[in-house]
Amino acid sequence: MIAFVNADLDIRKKPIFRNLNFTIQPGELVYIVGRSGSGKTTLLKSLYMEIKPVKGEVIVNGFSSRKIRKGKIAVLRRKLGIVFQDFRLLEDRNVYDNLAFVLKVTGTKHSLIKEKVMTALKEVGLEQAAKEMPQNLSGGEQQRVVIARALVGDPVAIIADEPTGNLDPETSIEILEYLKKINAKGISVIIGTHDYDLVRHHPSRTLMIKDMNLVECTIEPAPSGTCWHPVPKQAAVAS
Ligand SMILES: Nc1ncnc2c1ncn2[C@@H]1O[C@H](COP(=O)(O)OP(=O)(O)OP(=O)(O)O)[C@@H](O)[C@H]1O
Repeated sequence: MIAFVNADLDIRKKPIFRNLNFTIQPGELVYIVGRSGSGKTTLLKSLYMEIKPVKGEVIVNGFSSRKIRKGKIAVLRRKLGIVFQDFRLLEDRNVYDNLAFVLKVTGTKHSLIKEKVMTALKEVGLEQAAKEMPQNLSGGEQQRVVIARALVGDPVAIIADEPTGNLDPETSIEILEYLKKINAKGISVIIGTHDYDLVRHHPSRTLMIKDMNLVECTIEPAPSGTCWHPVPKQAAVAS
C-alpha cells in the first residue's frame, strides 16, 4: 500500500507538491499524468525514497519516509521494480546477465537464479533473447527486458517513469499490455506519463497533477475529437 499524508515535496527548495493526501491500494494500476515539468518524476522518486517529503510523509509497503533508516531504503527498493524511459540496461552484459545481476546483488541463491531469470523473460515473451546484447534489440524489446528486470525480484509494485517515452505508438500500447498482464497478477503498477492516447487505450485510475496536487481524472476527448485531455472527475460527471 502507498499513502501520502499531508506531504510536501520540494526540489532544491522549489515547491513541487503541497499537502498531498492520497492512497494507492495493492494491486491497482494508476497513471500519474501532467505536463512536462509538473512533477511526475518527483512523485515517482518519492515512492522509492530518492526524494523525501519536507513535510508530512509517504508510506510505501510499510516503510514511512519519516522513520526509514538509510539501510532499509535498499530493502524497500528490492520490493519495487523501477522502469525508466531510457531503459538503463548494462550494455556490457547480455539480457540474461542483466537480470541475473539484480538477483546476485540481492543475495539470491545461485540455484534459483536461472529459473527466476527465465520466468521473468517468459513474462515478456523474450526467453529466446537471453543471450542477446541489449543494444542488438529494438527499443520495444529493450523496454520489455527492463520490465523483466523489474519483475525478477518479485516486486510488490512496478514504478514506471514515461516507460513509452522513446517508443512509437503501437509499441507503446504493446508495452502497456505487458504492464497490464503483470498488474493482473496482483502487482501494483504506477505509471508516470504524458501520453494521454496510451491512457485512453488502457483506461485505469488516473491522477492528474494540478496546482501542486493530484486530482482524480478521466481521460476524455477534446471537443474537436482529435485530441485527448484529462478532465477532473467532478467536472467529467457534471458535463
Ligand atoms: N535536479 C534538479 N534541479 C533543479 N530543478 C529540478 C531538478 N529536477 C527537477 N527539477 C524541477 O522540478 C520540477 C518537476 O520536475 P519533474 O522532473 O518531476 O517533472 P516531470 O513532470 O517528470 O517532467 P517531464 O515530463 O519533463 O519529465 C520541474 O520544474 C523541474 O525543472
